Amino acid sequence: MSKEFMIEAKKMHKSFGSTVALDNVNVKVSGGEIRGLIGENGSGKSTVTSIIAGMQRANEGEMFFKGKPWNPGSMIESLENGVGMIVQESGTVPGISVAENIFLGETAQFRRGGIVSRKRLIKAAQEVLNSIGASYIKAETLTADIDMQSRKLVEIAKVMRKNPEVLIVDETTTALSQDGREIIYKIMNQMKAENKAVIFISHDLEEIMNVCDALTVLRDGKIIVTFDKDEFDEDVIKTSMIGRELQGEYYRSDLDDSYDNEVVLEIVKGELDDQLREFDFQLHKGEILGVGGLSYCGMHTLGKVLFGAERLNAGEVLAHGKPLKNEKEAMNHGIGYVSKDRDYESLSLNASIKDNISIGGLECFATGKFLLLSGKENRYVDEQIKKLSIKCQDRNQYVMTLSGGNKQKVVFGKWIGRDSEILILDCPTRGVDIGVKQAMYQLMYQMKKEGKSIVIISEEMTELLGMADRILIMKDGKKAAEFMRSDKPQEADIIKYMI
Ligand SMILES: Nc1ncnc2c1ncn2[C@@H]1O[C@H](COP(=O)(O)OP(=O)(O)OP(=O)(O)O)[C@@H](O)[C@H]1O
Repeated sequence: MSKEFMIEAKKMHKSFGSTVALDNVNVKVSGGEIRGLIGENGSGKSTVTSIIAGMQRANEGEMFFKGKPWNPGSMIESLENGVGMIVQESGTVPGISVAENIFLGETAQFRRGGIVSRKRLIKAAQEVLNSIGASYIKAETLTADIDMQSRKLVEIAKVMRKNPEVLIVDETTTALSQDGREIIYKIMNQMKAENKAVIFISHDLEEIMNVCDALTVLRDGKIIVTFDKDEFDEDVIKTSMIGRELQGEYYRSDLDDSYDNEVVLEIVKGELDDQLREFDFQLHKGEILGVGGLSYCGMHTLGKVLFGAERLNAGEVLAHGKPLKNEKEAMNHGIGYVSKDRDYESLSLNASIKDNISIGGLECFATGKFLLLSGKENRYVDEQIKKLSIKCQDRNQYVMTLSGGNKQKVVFGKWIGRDSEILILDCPTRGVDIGVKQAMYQLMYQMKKEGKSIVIISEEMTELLGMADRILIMKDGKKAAEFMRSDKPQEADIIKYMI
């Protein structure tokens, strides 16, 4: 008798117009297994998992769940029958409470006399949040008022409430700080212990190698190889992902943390609720300044304040010594900003790659006030597409239809192409594959050498250690510690100041 797998997909094929997203893909995942999926941006990971979870259908192929034919017509149907997925993009509705999101479409069970008992709904939702270790999120809060990490945890609570037998986690952990990641790892390990199955997608090679029992590599919609844990080898995995050896430096290798004395961006005695307190900040010409910390330390708010997207309650932001009040002024000062929350804050999903990228560089191809030189605009956009290897049909493709990592490249391209003097990058490499990450790091280093200034806010300590001249650690809205590159700080030295 053949082995019964928890999930089995056979000869899967999926095309979008001329793009072949999946080509004869076969995947088998057993109970008690955490299976990793890895591959370059656009290689087909989300497509295969979203078909398994009922978000879309394949053009060809068949699937089995515990040996029985599996063909869910929607994500709800899939979850009801035992297969849940945490999607890469936002999966919550912002305009309703956390509790309503957790029980979306199922609030009728809290009805009494025709009216939903808000008290009972909130109590039940809070219990779900507590059970996954996210008790700090209050079920009555409006979802739009919580940050991205918390929204992801709400999605996890929503799925885990249904006690799935197969859990798919699509590039979720890079949106989370270490404490948020621990919650997911705990759930995954618990499922494994209960003989359930997990499919885990991440571009963080170290993480995926630590967490998974086996790793399947996809390239251009095809399965290249599956490695068992005892075969994991970082270089071999990288090579199989990109089809060649990754050449050159990944992070910069020098220890030279020198930069100009000139201060280009500054906060003087900044106060903003509990996010920035007595906060003094200086960014210098030619400096890469890394900012790290745990959730709610204030670092993401700092990024918004530096771009004029949030106003301080007290104190001031100065760009080149002049007060900076809003985003327009920031752009006039040559400041670019990549938000952590790309879908909400950085992209127009219903517009083309061209529209999204060219808006950052309008002045490069506008004559007078209104006239745009379309040939110049097209060349400008194509240059960014090429520089960042954005996988797309052409510049007119809607951003909504790009893979997650390719969306992130569009955001990056918007500001890089503009030749910004100052870049504020909040988790800029989130969801981006290793080849493009390397290209982004090289671009950042090049910018520093040209005298430009970069603030890189990141949950990834290795990224800060790898790229920054100076690392600033934040805790409770305050500066907790500062480290210089030339002192060769170690991860453990830094982490103790975050906690
Ligand atoms: N709705 C769609 N319309 C057109 N093309 C699509 C659509 N959905 C996915 N694609 C294309 O299918 C290919 C595979 O995308 P998919 O999202 O599966 O990649 P991925 O491996 O998950 O990438 P990432 O690491 O960036 O998340 C990409 O070229 C993508 O642009």
